[in-house]
Amino acid sequence: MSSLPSVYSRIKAEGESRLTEEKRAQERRKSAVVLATRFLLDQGYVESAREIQRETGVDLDKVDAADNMDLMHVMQEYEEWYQLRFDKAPRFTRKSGTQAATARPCPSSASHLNHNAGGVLPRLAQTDMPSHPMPPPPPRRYSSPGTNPQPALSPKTKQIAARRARERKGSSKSGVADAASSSAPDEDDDLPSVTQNLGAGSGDGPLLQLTGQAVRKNKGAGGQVSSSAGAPDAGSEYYSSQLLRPCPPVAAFDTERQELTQIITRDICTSNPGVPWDDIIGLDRAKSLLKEAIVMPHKYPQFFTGLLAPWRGILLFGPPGTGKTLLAKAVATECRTTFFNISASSIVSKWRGDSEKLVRVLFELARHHQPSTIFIDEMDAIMSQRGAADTEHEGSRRMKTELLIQMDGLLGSQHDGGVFLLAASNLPWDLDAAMLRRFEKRILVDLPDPAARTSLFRHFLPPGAAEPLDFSDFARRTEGFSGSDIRLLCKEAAMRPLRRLLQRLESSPTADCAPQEGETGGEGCREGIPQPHESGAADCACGVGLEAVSAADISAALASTRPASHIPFVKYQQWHEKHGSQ
Ligand SMILES: Nc1ncnc2c1ncn2[C@@H]1O[C@H](COP(=O)(O)OP(=O)(O)OP(=O)(O)O)[C@@H](O)[C@H]1O
Repeated sequence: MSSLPSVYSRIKAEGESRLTEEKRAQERRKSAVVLATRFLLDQGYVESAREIQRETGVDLDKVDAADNMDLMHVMQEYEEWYQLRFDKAPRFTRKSGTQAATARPCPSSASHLNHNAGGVLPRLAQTDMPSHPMPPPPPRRYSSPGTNPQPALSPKTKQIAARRARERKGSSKSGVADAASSSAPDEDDDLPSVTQNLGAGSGDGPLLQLTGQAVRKNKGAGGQVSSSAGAPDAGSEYYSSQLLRPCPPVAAFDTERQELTQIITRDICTSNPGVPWDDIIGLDRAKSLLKEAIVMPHKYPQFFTGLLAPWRGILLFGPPGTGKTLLAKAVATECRTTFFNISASSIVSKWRGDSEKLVRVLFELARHHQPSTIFIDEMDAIMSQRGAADTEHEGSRRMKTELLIQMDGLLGSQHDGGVFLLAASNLPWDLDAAMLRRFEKRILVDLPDPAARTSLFRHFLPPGAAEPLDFSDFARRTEGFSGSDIRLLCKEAAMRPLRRLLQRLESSPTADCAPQEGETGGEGCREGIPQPHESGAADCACGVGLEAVSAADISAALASTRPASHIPFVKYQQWHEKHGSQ
């Protein structure tokens, strides 16, 4: 039986350790608020940051995230530890609305903050919030993260983690060390200082002495972040989770600038255009150059430096309907950069006389949201050759000059490394020579060759033909057709069975022959081309049903369809030989 004093000291020790744990829990929560607020401010969510400060009483003028610490760092550290520990990446978020999500209590903000084993979270002294605009965030130094890994690691993991901790400590910068050493107990020395005191005499509040302890307890494995990450994101997932940063603040009196910013922000693609590279038939060279210029530098930035810096400007030129816009959509689908889809004619028509401001704001926003891709369709409409001073509108000259200046910025500055200009034109010979020089690659988007035309027929014609179709014969008969022409031809061919069906329906005396739901199209309908029934046969006793497209339908469509472009292709070839990239 233990003596009374030893029982007392055990109880006392337990009580102290519980108090310490509670204090740490409080500090952790406050640190989370500071890190989150700092993160929001750094990202430009000024209003949200201000609201959090108002609600929690946290004042970043008094206590801020430590120099080497931010939310991204904490998460990255956690990810690395988790990967090391469980050999898979943690998942930080999950779809809400599932049973699991609704089962979890979702407290109101106040009760959530107060819900802890240690009782109520003391509010910090409320100070006046800074008036708009918020002061710019101080420059951050991201030096050594210095997070202590969790307990319960395997010996091997412990070794690796210890080595990493030593390495970090060696490269640790003074900011953290100072903040930690002034207030931390010994045992916390190698734990991260998440927040730091700011200003003289501010070190007396509980929050202002925070040190370490960001991830003291190993709850990770069983916590909400325990499921493994799935396969790498597909382009569509990128769009579904794309978070546009708020635009840079514009002075309240500058309404014109606000309007311009709004106009351009509307042209940012935030939904997935849904065009994978494989949906583009042929055009292999254009595809590989675009991947090389936009997709790969984003994926493997370490290789695209110095002389190998990515291309900054590419011009796609060629006859109408050959897939230039489609290529841009594929870039937007796959590239994971912020994609600005700008129609040149809209710039010119809306802002005639003032378009240079729009151009300036466009590039500013692209830099703000970088990595980004600006796609300008109908480039010739905006950047035709500059005329003499007396024949050309002054506003138009100013806008062209601005675009040239901005292009120079892309080509010359490291700062703009994340902005890429993609332009398309049907009339490259009309483009201003100075602009042309600034496109590092000028790619001919060719008319499809016979093999590509065969594939286009296969791609567009609905499946389930009643007879075998000789696609290569159709390809032979469509020399000079663009992808768009072939699509229209296929649509015309597919319309013919539909017309026959409608004719029968209209002339039928009985009501029994009303078309069934889904007869003219439905799920398998491709780009507005009606689908036949799978059997290709009539659907009801009186012969009402959509027949399959036959060779005769295609021949008839061929007889009534002509290529849309009136510009001889040889003109593009000649221009390509003179100015195009080989
Ligand atoms: N290579 C291709 N592969 C698949 N579809 C194509 C191809 N080329 C054209 N098309 C079809 O033609 C349509 C029009 O193509 P797109 O708008 O990309 O042409 P464009 O070259 O941008 O024309 P314009 O110069 O007139 O703007 C596409 O939506 C697509 O259905």
